[in-house]
This record gives sequence, C-alpha cells and structure tokens, in this order.
Amino acid sequence: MAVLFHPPVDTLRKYMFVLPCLFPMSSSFQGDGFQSNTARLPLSSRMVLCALRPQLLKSSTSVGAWGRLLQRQSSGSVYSNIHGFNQEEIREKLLAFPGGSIDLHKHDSGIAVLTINNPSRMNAFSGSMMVDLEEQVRQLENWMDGKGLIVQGAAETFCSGSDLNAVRAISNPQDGMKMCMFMQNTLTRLLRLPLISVALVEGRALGGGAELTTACDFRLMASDSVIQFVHKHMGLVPGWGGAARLVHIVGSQNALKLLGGTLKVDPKFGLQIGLADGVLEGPQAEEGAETPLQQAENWLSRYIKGPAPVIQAVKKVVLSGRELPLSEALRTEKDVFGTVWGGPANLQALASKSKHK
Ligand SMILES: CCCC(=O)SCCNC(=O)CCNC(=O)[C@H](O)C(C)(C)COP(=O)(O)OP(=O)(O)OC[C@H]1O[C@@H](n2cnc3c(N)ncnc32)[C@H](O)[C@@H]1OP(=O)(O)O
Repeated sequence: MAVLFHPPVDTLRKYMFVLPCLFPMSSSFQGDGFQSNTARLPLSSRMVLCALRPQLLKSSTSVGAWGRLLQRQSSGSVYSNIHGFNQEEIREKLLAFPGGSIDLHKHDSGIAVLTINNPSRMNAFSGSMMVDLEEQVRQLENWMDGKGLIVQGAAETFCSGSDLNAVRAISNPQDGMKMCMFMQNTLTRLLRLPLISVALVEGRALGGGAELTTACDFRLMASDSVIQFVHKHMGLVPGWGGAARLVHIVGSQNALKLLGGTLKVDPKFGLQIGLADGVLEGPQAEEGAETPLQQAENWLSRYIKGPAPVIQAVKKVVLSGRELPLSEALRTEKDVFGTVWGGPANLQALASKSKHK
C-alpha cells in the first residue's frame, strides 16, 4: 500500500535552509519561492519538478521525499539569481510603464480565460501587464481544480507585442535582457501549467503577441486573423522564448521561413504548417451563433472531459515527453502514473466495468 507523504510546514521550513547546501551555488529565495534552489539542476530536471506540481505530495514515498519536496517547490522558471536575474528589480522597472491589464476568470467548468486587455494599443504589453501576467500565471499554478486555459485578446484582436513606448524607454541592453528573462520565465511557466491551453487568435498576433501564442498547447485562429513574427522588421529576433517554441511546433525549416521572411500566417497557412490547430467559423450575424470564445470553449471541452487530477496528469506526461530526454520522460511518466493509479477516477472506472466503444 502506498504511504502518503504530507510534509508538515515546519519540515518544509527546515528544508528551505538545507537545500542551498545541496545546491551550493544557489543562494537566496526570490520571486515565487524556491526557484533558486533548483536552478543548479539540469534544465530537464527542473522541468520535471515543475511538471510534478502539488498533487505529487500525495503519493508514494518510494520516489523519495527529497525529490517530492523539490517538485513541490519548483516554479518551472528558466532564470534565477544565479543567472543575474533579480525578479524584484525588473518588476519595479516594468511597473514604471503602466497601462492595460491581464484579466483572469476561472470558471466552474475547469476552464480559465486569460484576457490581454489593452485595446487602445491593440493589446500591446505595457510593463505593468508583464507583471500582471506573471501574477496570473502564479494564480493558475495554484488552481487545483483547473483543467483548461484559453488565452485571448480583448476587443477582437490578440496582441500587438510589447508596447513600443515601453520598449523605447528600456532599449538599453541591460534592461532588454532583464525584460527578456522576465518574459521567458513567465511564458515558460505558462506553457508548463498543468492545464491544456489554447490561444484564441482573433485579429492580429504580432511580435511578442505571436510569441505568446506559442506558449499555449494549441492555437485556434479566427477566419480573418494573422500571426506574424514581425521581429526582423524591428531589427530584432524573438526574445520571449518564441523562436525556441516555434521550432518545436512547426520545425526549423518553417520557423526560419516565418522569422526570416516575417511571413503573415493566415488560418489556411497556419493549418498547413501546424501552427494552427483549428479555424473558427467566420463572423455570423445569425442570432444564436457562437462567439469565438464559445467556439474555443467547445473545442477545448472535448480534451478536458474528466476529473481535474486526470486531465492535469495528461498534460504532465505530454509535457515531460515534449521537454525531456526519453529516460527522464519515462521516469516522470511513472511518477505521474503513480498519482492517478488507484485514485478515485481510476477506482470508479474499474468498478463500473466500462467498455470503450
Ligand atoms: C520581444 C518582443 C518584440 C515585440 O513585440 S516588438 C513590437 C512588435 N509590434 C509591433 O511592431 C506592432 C506595431 N503596430 C502596428 O503595426 C499596428 O499598430 C497594428 C498592430 C498592425 C494595427 O494597425 P492599425 O489597425 O492600423 O491600428 P493603429 O496602428 O492605428 O493602432 C491603434 C493604436 O494602437 C497603437 N499600437 C499598436 N501596436 C502598438 C504597440 N505594439 N505598442 C504601442 N502602441 C501600439 C498605435 O500606436 C495606435 O495608437 P494611436 O491611436 O496612434 O494612439
């Protein structure tokens, strides 16, 4: 029988002090907790830690209390203080460029809707919106009942990238690197959420907005929408992790074409190269026609039927397969399997002798 491991708060506190000894290069805690403790681990291991978030506390000790503890504490971020990243410092800087908001609504259905909301600037990311996004991702990391996420833009357009006014003000190399690390951390955590995520692209997704779409598991495009990596026109390349993710999604040949040619990706082209996973029905004047958001919810709902722990486990095993070398992915899959094996949904399914017709 599995022994349940629930470390008391005091034990966690004690380990907070022990962990830096295990990973001596890491020193202080920052941001959302303990990321610096895990920063010395190989990227792949940190990713595992992220994938195996809270429910793993409730599973067999055979995987090891230390591992479990680290898993609990990871944020899935890429950068910490050992990379010269100081989250508080860049947060302060970004907050000097206010405007817009990132709104989060969690629904009882287990689907949350995250809205990029700055319509007067085509939903460009102000500095404070970057900070907002990090906070909303943190909320989602702690949403135990969540299963799916839709990321959309307000007022029928997705996002026109970073706010050019803010960009101009922080155009020096140091600030640019800090903003880049901040957004890479946040978007990596967004992609690593144990939720199945969809970018609902209406209107335009440009620059950083195009990068944001790649931080979701899927992309649904409205019939007149366009995704365009316009960075080259700005004398830039993606810096929010969008190039690395794009290569995973469409392959390096297509990624080179999209970035090198700043190609406009419409729904047809998007489907052809695998950037789009579906196209929404066009604007319908008919009464009762589904809105794009309803269409996206319906599209997503077929993949998130079932209890949250099982759907979250699905995302975790796919995430580990996507990000880890095979042996590590297999070990992670075993651990995630352990969280659902003999669980309520599994027992109920066994009792009902279901047939899969
Ligand atoms: C690592 C991150 C890299 C990046 O994201 S760099 C930024 C890349 N994005 C861009 O360069 C987009 C620049 N904007 C545009 O090309 C056009 O505004 C866009 C989005 C095609 C829309 O064109 P139109 O429909 O003609 O509308 P418009 O130009 O009149 O825009 C309406 C208002 O929105 C503003 N806006 C749009 N994108 C913005 C941005 N990224 N930063 C700051 N402001 C932005 C635009 O200036 C205009 O404002 P206003 O009405 O003139 O006060």
